Amino acid sequence: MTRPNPVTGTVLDSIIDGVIQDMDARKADTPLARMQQLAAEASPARDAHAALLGGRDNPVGVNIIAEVKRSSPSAGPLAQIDSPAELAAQYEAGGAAVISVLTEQRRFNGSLQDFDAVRARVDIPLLRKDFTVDEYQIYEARAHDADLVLLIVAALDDAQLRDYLALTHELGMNALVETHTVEEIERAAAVDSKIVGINVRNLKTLEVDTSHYGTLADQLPDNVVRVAESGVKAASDVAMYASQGADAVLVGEALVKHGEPKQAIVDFRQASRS
Ligand SMILES: O=P(O)(O)OC[C@@H](O)[C@@H](O)c1c[nH]c2ccccc12
Repeated sequence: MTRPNPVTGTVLDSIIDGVIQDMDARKADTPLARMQQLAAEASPARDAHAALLGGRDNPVGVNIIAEVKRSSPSAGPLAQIDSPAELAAQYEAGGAAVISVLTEQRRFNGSLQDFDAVRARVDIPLLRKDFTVDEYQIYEARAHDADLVLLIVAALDDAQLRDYLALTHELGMNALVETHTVEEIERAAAVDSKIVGINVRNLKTLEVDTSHYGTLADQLPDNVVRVAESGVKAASDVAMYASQGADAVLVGEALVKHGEPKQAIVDFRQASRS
């Protein structure tokens, strides 16, 4: 397991350092003004909010956000994914509501190329999963035809959170606003987030505690779409999050390691029916 570097701070801090360096290289290639133009020319975003809403009492089962994830800082390489597009097609066929594609390169071995390959193959809403710390990434997500971006509250100050959420909505997209503590849920609520995730993995230490969703779920505002993130190993974990009121469950590792991802999603949803 990767340990935080005591000199530079938490795992999250060191990931963000790399994200900024990589983004600066892309900016040199495609400056902000050009990226804004590409974003304006993209086809309209799909409605990810509608796709995720109401999972709580859906008779077919909870909504699944299925993730294309090659590696993680905590576990290292997870699976050899030869074709992200093929994996995504399996997810879609299994009934995933949204597909998440990691685009962070250094720790997750993701890329915008993976994102593009998935986008070319499936028609359901896509989450560009990255560490958003600059408006450039939001325009870039839209230019690549993303429907949803990730805003990690722990990585942003209040002004950034408000501005990036507003920009996301202006571009017709939705944001998954990710929290891990009561204070972060309050900050997410204060900017009127529409889709709020509770990540049971602490991004500062990488520790996972699946009971964390149930501990914090009561603190979520009534009107938000509720997403339980991380730590699913089996259908019973999905059922647990659903019983605690999640509208959607975000699953990465268990799906990329499963030999039959399509069937896994069917089983996960089946298990969540109350
Ligand atoms: O592989 P898991 O335990 O099913 O977790 C998926 C997803 O929740 C996790 O990849 C994640 C949640 N928040 C993030 C922020 C950045 C990168 C990754 C993540």
